[in-house]
Amino acid sequence: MSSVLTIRGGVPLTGRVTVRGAKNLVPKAMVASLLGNEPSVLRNVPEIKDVEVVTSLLQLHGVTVEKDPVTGDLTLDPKSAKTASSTAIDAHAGDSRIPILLCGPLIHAIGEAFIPDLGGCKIGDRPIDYHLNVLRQFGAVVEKRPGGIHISAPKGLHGAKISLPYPSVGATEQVLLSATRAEGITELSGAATEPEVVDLIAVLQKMGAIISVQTDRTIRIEGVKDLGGYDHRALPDRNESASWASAALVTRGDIFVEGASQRDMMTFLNTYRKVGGGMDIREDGIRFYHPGGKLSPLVLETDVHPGFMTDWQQPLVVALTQAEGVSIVHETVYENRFGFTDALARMGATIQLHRECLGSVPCRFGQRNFLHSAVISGPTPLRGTDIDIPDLRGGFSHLIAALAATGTSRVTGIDIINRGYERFTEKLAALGADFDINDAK
Ligand SMILES: CC(=O)N[C@H]1[C@@H](OP(=O)(O)OP(=O)(O)OC[C@H]2O[C@@H](n3ccc(=O)[nH]c3=O)[C@H](O)[C@@H]2O)O[C@H](CO)[C@@H](O)[C@@H]1O
Ligand SMILES: C=C(OP(=O)(O)O)C(=O)O
Repeated sequence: MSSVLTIRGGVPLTGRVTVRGAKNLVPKAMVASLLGNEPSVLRNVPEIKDVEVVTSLLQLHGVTVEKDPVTGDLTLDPKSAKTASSTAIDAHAGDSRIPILLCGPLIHAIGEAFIPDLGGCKIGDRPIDYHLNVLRQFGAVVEKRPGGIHISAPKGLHGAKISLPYPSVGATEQVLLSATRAEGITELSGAATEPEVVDLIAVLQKMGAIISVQTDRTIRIEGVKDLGGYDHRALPDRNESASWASAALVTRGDIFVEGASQRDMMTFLNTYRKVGGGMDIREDGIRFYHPGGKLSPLVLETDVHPGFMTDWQQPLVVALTQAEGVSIVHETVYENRFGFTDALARMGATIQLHRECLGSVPCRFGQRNFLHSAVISGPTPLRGTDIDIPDLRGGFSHLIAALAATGTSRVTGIDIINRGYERFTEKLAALGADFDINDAK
């Protein structure tokens, strides 16, 4: 049953939250366990929906997934991997994008894969053409089936020289997960190098893979016949950390994010400082706070790593509605990631969307009629309203806007937030937020 959050805004969020393993790594490390011939142990696993989805999908394919009742660590044993019915796979795929990454590991483990139509945030068209091209270059055969695609490799997967048209995170991971046990050498150019990609490489190296990453976005993989298991602690979720950082700014609060890691967030931290956010960087986490006074406007462009991560954009836009002056944000990763600003405008924000590239570099979306640049004028007081959450980060952004607003907001669709934010209502309560949660009528 879906729930409704009634938020009474105006309370600065103050206190401490803990972030655990990254949503954008943990489910993929779980998938990697299928490549091994012995059990793997994954630590620092958050209780989020995408982890549940991948647990079910792996279990359907015969992988034993055991959760330590105290630590939540997962032990994944692939020794009885088997095929599963496409109907069951479809029913368990949920709203996640991870199923497409099962292709390589399932082909290696059982010779075939059925991949259902993907979920994930509706922030653009999100095609899977790079994934399918990559798989075909490895020798896979892709067939359309009702409700998804079937992948097989009658002659096995073999290494290939691959070039990505854009440094896609998912397509890079597709290459990694397919190439490590493919026959021969794979050279990938135009690869994504996000910290989560590098952590997946660390997982695969622990299993016995031979992978080198060059500074020019080239990744070289020497295929090996067999892989063992891994014991790995997932890197912390830098996107959840950045979301709480923005929440501290928007609500004029003070939040210590235990587990936040400076190394993976340097670009965000530079931007946060330029807006006027306060921070104390410590070994065990980062304190983010509003130091009082005015926030400064920004000109910002999202980009692939090491640029400003697109998943940080939506929560930070809420903070920019409180900055003194005009900010410009050019979204270059997804063509449709500003839909969430409609609700902010209803709350009193002044945000204009533009089709032009309002940034230093024209992007892929420039001449294609997508509202992918935003001009935000502030500061504007926000007032509570009714909101139906559209996507994960947009939804979190709506929550923090409602928490800062005067008056009451009624927020529906909050289950989407569980896809990437562990126990977020408990965390909000611990930070002093004033809200009730009820079942929708
Ligand atoms: C589960 C997960 O890790 N999700 C993250 C991952 O998504 P995901 O891996 O889906 O994102 P990609 O990096 O692949 O997408 C980047 C761009 O490439 C395009 N594209 C991608 C694949 C393809 O086959 N064809 C194509 O055109 C997409 O439409 C998008 O415009 O990286 C994104 C970019 O850092 C993040 O916002 C997501 O949080
Ligand atoms: C876009 C996101 O995730 P996904 O790729 O899982 O939809 C996100 O985490 O902001």
